[in-house]
Parts: sequence; C-alpha cells; structure tokens
Amino acid sequence: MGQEGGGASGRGRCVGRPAGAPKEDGPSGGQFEYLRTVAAGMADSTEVRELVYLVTGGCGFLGEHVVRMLLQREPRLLELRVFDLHLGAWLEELKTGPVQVTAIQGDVTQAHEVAAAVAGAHVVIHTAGLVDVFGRASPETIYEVNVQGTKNVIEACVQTGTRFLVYTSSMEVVGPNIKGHHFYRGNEDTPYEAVHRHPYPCSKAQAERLVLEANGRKVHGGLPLVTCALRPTGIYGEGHQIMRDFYHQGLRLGGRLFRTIPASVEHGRVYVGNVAWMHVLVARELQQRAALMGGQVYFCYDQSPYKSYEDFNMEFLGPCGLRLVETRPLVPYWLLMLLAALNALLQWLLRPLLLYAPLLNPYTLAVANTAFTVNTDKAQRHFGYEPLFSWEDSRTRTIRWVQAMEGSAR
Ligand SMILES: NC(=O)c1ccc[n+]([C@@H]2O[C@H](COP(=O)([O-])OP(=O)(O)OC[C@H]3O[C@@H](n4cnc5c(N)ncnc54)[C@H](O)[C@@H]3O)[C@@H](O)[C@H]2O)c1
Ligand SMILES: CC(C)CCC[C@@H](C)[C@H]1CC[C@H]2[C@@H]3[C@H](O)C=C4C[C@@H](O)CC[C@]4(C)[C@H]3CC[C@]12C
Repeated sequence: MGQEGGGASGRGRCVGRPAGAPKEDGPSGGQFEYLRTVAAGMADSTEVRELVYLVTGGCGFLGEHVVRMLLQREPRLLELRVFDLHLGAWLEELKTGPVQVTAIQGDVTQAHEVAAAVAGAHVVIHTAGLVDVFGRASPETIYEVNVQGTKNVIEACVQTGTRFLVYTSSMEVVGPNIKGHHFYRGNEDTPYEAVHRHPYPCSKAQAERLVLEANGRKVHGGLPLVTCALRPTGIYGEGHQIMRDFYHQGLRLGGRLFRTIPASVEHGRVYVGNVAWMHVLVARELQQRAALMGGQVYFCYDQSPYKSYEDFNMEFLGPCGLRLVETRPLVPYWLLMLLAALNALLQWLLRPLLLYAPLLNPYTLAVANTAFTVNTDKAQRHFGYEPLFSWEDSRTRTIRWVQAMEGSAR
C-alpha cells in the first residue's frame, strides 16, 4: 500500500517539528507470512530461565499488566526489573515467585539511572511515559519524559549492549490529526496526514521515530539493536483512570451520563490484557525474527467492537447501574467547542493560582469527535498475535473491576 501524505506507517509530523518512520519493508521484504503457531501463548515450560527483562513505567496502568503478563507467560524469564518513578506496593506480592522481581525507583529523564537499570538486561519494554492531554503538565515536561526519556533508554541499550527494545507508542502518533480527518478502520499502511500540534502526540511521534531509527545501531559488543513500536488505540480495562472518572461522574449525576459525541463517531479501543500480551509476544518474537520485525510498527487490536467513545464506555458502566441519556448529543457541537475553548482559557488564566484541568478541552473534544479505528492483521502475520482475551472476557473483567469500585451504583 502507498505511503502518501505521511501514512499510518508513522511518517507523521508535528507542526514545526520533523518526524518520520520507515514503512513495512524490513530486510525480509514485509511479505513474510508467520507460520509457527504461538496462539496458545505459553512457550515450552521446560525452557531454561535465563532472560532479564526491564519494564519502564512498570507500575502504570498498562505497565502493571505487562509485568503480570510477563510473569505468567514468559517462562524464560529469570529476572524482571520494574522501573518507575513511583513504585506500587503490589510489587511486594510478586517477589515470592520463581522470577526475581527487582523494583527500581527511577526517572527516565536521568540518563545514569536508566543506564544502571538497563545494564545486563536482554530486553527492554519501554512503556513509561507522561500521558497528558489535559494540560496538567507543561509541554516541556511532556517532551522531557517522552522524548528525552526515550533517548536515554536507547542510549542505555547501546552503551550496555542490550539488543531488544520494544516501545509503547500510541495511535496518536498517527491521528486524529489537527484537521480532524477521520481514520476509518485503517491499518499500518493506510495513507493519512499525520500532523499534530498537541505536545502529547508530538512527543510520542518523535519518540517513536527515535526508536525506529535506532533499529540496526551497533550496541556494545558489536551486535545490532532490534527495535519496534506498538501503537495501542484507547486502552481500557482494570485500572483505567478515565473510566473510573466517568463512573464517579455518573454517580454524582444520579446514575446518568449525558451524550456529547454522536454515536456514529467510532473510536478505537483495545483491552489492556491484550495490549500487555502483545508486548510479551512481540518482545519474545523480536529475538527470533529480528529481520522481519526490526524497525516495524504495529497497531494494537483485538475483538473490541467499533463504537463511539461514550457508547463503548457504557458497555461497562451500563451493567454497573449508569445510563447514557439521549440518543443524540444533548449539547450542540458548537456549544461544546465553545465550552472547550472556555476551559482552555480558564486553564491558562488560573495557572498561576491553581491547576484547572477538566476532561473537556479543544484537543480531547477533537479526539473524541473524530473517527479513529484500526483494522489490521499485521501483528498476526509478523509474530502470530491472537488476542488472549475475547471481547466477552475483556468486557466481563472490566465490568467486575468497575463493580468492585467503592460506591457501585448497583
Ligand atoms: N492509556 C492509553 O489509552 C494509552 C494508549 C496508547 C498508548 N499509551 C501509552 O502507554 C504507555 C503507558 O500508559 P498508561 O496509560 O499506562 O499511563 P500511566 O500514566 O498509567 O503509566 C505511565 C507510567 O510511567 C511512569 N512514569 C512517568 N514518568 C516517568 C519518569 N520520568 N520516569 C519513570 N517512570 C515514569 C508513571 O509513574 C506511570 O507508572 C505510555 O507510554 C502511553 O503513551 C497509552
Ligand atoms: C467530549 C468529551 C467530554 C469527551 C472526553 C473524552 C476524552 C477524555 C477521551 C476521548 C478519547 C480519549 C483518548 C483516546 O482514547 C486515545 C488516547 C491515546 C493514548 O495514547 C493516551 C490517551 C488518549 C489520548 C485518550 C485520552 C482521553 C480521551 C481524549
């Protein structure tokens, strides 16, 4: 497929900042069909424990699932290093198993801390990031963590001889773009004008490009670095903070949520367990099929249905006692835009006094109101990925988690 206009293959750009990424044409030609069956997920249990993995951001929403999934489904794991700015108390319970779990409190913006954590690791899964589309952090801080932090991880791999690096990118490196173009069930090669202005997608796009460009660099010892990037759409599941926020908002509003986005605007969503599973699988298979997978990007996908952001949330919040009022948006779109602009103005005016960071701002409105869904099988073709959790499982697990939250509406 063509790569015109930047394309979902990653040749996006930020306004005023260059970006880019290779297309699906690795040394093996990109036509390779994956033949070995890995669908069951578990590698041979007789395998020797010899590998050291490092997960940056291992205590975040996704990171915790990656850590737990590695412990369950990577039998070659000897040591798992969990690196995060804020360590979770739950790590303690993992320390009694057969794998040595090493908790490292550290900051990805500090090159020496990253190098110390990376030294001796076979594989790095770099999922740490500052996920902020609400204006909580300054653009400088977002770049520092997401771009400089990623540079530090790459340099640490090169200096210490770590050969395999998996980067958690985002659908947002592609879109929705600043023009509000819809991306309707596209794949990694679908042409799309990936132009951004907001610091979060710009920083993710720059970081992704750095990771992909680092593929093939010689690491300490002379062997080549092998990298790839995973691009989740909107992740949901146990631990999802924004779902928690919507749930509590619904409770405050007497068990109701009000539709703001037309039901026809599809938004891509993927279950956290499947995203974690993709990380585990990609990290494992990258070691076997470097020529095919090195320098590649993969959207994260599963069988979650195509729905609007709000209708999708209701799949979980509905069974927990909330209802979505109105079949059409209650507030006209022009008024929402006005409110979003007002919120942005208030944020700016109040900044010296307090942090005002509501969910609605011009950027979040544009993302929610622009269709962005993926339909691809690239991960299946390249490394045999099949979702570990069906849609029914993903839904049930997420509902149980919402129900377990204090003050359930049931
Ligand atoms: N949540 C989503 O819908 C989504 C979608 C696509 C991609 N992503 C990407 O997935 C990754 C994880 O996102 P998440 O939703 O789990 O976010 P999260 O905020 O829950 O997790 C990020 C983790 O990174 C850690 N971190 C932040 N700054 C750090 C620093 N300077 N040094 C070390 N650790 C630091 C945080 O403490 C946190 O534990 C991010 O890279 C994000 O861009 C998330
Ligand atoms: C009209 C508003 C009130 C609706 C508010 C919803 C808004 C907060 C949601 C809608 C879409 C969400 C983003 C989307 O799922 C994908 C990602 C990519 C990921 O890398 C980081 C999170 C992010 C930006 C979601 C943030 C919350 C958004 C904007």
